[in-house]
Amino acid sequence: KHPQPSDRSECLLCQSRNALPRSHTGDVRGNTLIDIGSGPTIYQLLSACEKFNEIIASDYTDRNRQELEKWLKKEPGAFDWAPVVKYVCELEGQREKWAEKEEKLRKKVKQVLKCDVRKPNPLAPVTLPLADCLLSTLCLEAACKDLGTFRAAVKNISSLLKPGGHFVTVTMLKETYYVVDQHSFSCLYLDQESVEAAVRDAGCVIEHIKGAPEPTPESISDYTDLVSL
Ligand SMILES: C[S@@+](CC[C@H](N)C(=O)[O-])C[C@H]1O[C@@H](n2cnc3c(N)ncnc32)[C@H](O)[C@@H]1O
Repeated sequence: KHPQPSDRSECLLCQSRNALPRSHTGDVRGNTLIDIGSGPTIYQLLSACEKFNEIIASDYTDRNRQELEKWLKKEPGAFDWAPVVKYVCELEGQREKWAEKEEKLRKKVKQVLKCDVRKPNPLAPVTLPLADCLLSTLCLEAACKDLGTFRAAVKNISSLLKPGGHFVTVTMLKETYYVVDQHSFSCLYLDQESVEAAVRDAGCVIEHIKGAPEPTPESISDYTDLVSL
């Protein structure tokens, strides 16, 4: 269902359009998905694994890639994602299938690669066939120190995508830092216009933009908004 305009999850672009693009209906699917800057997390792949046959995860740091591998290989000390997996399964209407989803995701993640979004081929020296979908959540604003680097990084990662493929991204707006386990990480301050311009300049057509709820008082960063495209 297309959300009502009063809903904060509305598409900020096309309230008046009649024909909904595939991304509005959640029907973004295909053979391969590349996740850029996966970090040590899998939450962003839980719904994607129902729609793609092969997933490539990637990150800049060895520690994050090792942590991800630990979960994929069920090694001792791996983070327990079960509560998150159960929550996502509940949203998808199948809470009881959470263990199956974990196994499905483990099978579908084929590689965890080194990645640097500042390089023209972010996955160099690996060259992959162009992907049907590119996903990047909360990565570019952490990886890029200035707007020029951010704009170049959007172009760099878009080069991994097939013409007509989908680029799905979630970006914190107006954030200058975030905190993980008492360590503070700096972040590039971005407004929505700059994010949209960078995505368009990389050759993408924006089909869907969604805002997110206001940050809570206990938030672990100073962001004021979040946008997914
Ligand atoms: C805030 S975390 C986001 C992780 C995950 N995608 C998520 O949604 O929680 C930012 C990630 O960007 C990665 N990163 C930092 N610099 C990078 C770069 N130059 N290229 C690729 N990834 C980078 C970090 O290692 C970290 O895992």
